[in-house]
Amino acid sequence: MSKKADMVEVALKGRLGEFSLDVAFTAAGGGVTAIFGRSGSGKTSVLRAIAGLERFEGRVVVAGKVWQDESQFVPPHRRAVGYVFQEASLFAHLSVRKNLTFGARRTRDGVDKANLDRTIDLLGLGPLLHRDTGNLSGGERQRVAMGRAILSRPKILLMDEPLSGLDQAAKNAILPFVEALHASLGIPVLFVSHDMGEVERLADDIVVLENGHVASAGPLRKVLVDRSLGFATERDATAILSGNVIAYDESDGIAELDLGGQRIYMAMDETPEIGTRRRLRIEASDVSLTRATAADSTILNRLDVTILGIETSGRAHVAVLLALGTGSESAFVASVSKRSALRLELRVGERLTAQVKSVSLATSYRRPNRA
Ligand SMILES: Nc1ncnc2c1ncn2[C@@H]1O[C@H](COP(=O)(O)OP(=O)(O)OP(=O)(O)O)[C@@H](O)[C@H]1O
Repeated sequence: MSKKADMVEVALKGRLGEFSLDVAFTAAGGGVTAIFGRSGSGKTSVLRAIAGLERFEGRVVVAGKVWQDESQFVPPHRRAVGYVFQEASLFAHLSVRKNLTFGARRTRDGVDKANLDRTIDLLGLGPLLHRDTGNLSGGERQRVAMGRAILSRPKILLMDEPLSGLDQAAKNAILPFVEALHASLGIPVLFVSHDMGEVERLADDIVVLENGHVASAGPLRKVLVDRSLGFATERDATAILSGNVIAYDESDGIAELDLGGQRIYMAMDETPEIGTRRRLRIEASDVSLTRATAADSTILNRLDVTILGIETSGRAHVAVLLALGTGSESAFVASVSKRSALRLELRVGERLTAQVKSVSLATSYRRPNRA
C-alpha cells in the first residue's frame, strides 16, 4: 500500500440544488481509483469539489496537504490538479507541442525536457507534435489532454470519463496508453466512469456512488464479488484476481501462474517476466462447475473452489460465488443455469471444481507492486 502521506482523503457534504452529496472515502497514493456510478450519482461533483471548483462542507487532503477543512479553502488555481475532461479542451491556435508545454510553463520550474520527452513517449505523441489540434481524432486529442495535465506536475490526476466520447475502436487504441500512464505516474488518479469494462482494466480501487452517497469502496477485486452490491449477479459479471507468473512456454505461448497455491494457465502473446504479479480477469460466463475429479477436456484450467454463495441472476441463471481453495481472499463467479444448479444440488460451503474456459489479462502492462 502507499504511504499515508500520498493518500487522498475526501469527506464532503452539501447540496447542489435538489441534489444532496454526502461522501467520504480515501484513495491510494500511487494507484487508480475509479469513481463509478450511474448518471447523476455525483461523480463529477466530487471531482469538481476536489479541484476546488465546487464548494461543499468538509475536508479534502491530497499528498499531505489540506486543500479544504473547517478553517481553510485553497482556491482552485493553487491546487496542483491535473484535470482531464470528457471532451479535451485544447488550444485550437496552438500546435500539439505548444499545447503540451503550455501546462508545464505554468509550473515554477517551467518545462523539464526529460519529463516532456518521457510524457511524449508514454502517450505516443511524437508523430503528432507539429500537428494542429483542430484536425486530431478524438483519441489523439485525449492523449494530448492527458499529456498536458501531467506536465503541469499535479499532485493528483482527475479524469472525468475521458474515454466516453470515443467509439470502441478509438477506446481500444487509447486504453494501453492510459494504462501505461497510470502505471508510471506515482500520483493518485481518480477516474470517473460508468463503464465497468474500463474500470476493470484500469482501476485498483473503486468508490461506488449512488445518489450522492458511497455505496461501497475498496479494492476492485473485492467490490466486484461483494454480494451486497449486485455486480456479481449481472449477466456480464467479471472477477479480477492476481497471480504470480511462475513459468512460460515459448513454444505454445502459455504462461503458468500461481493463484493462491493453485495453477492457472493462460495464453500470453508477450513473454512475461517470471516472478511478476499480473492481474487476471475471469468472466462468470466462462466458468462452469463440476464434481468430476478428472476431466478429459480442452479446458486447461481446473481449480478447487468452495461455494460462498448462490444468488439469482435473471430468470434462468444463478451466480455462484466461489472462493479459491477453502476460502482464500480470491473470489470469482460462475454463471450457471438455474436448471443445472438444481440438478447438481449445489450447496453453500461445498467444495468442487471450477472449470475456467478463458482467463485474460486485466491489463496489458505489469504493475510493479499492486497487482
Ligand atoms: N450547479 C448545480 N446546480 C444544481 N444541481 C446540480 C448542479 N450541478 C450538478 N447538479 C445535479 O447534481 C447531481 C449530480 O451531478 P453530477 O454531474 O455530479 O453527476 P454524475 O454522476 O457525474 O453524472 P454523469 O455521469 O451524468 O456525468 C445531478 O442530479 C445534477 O443534475
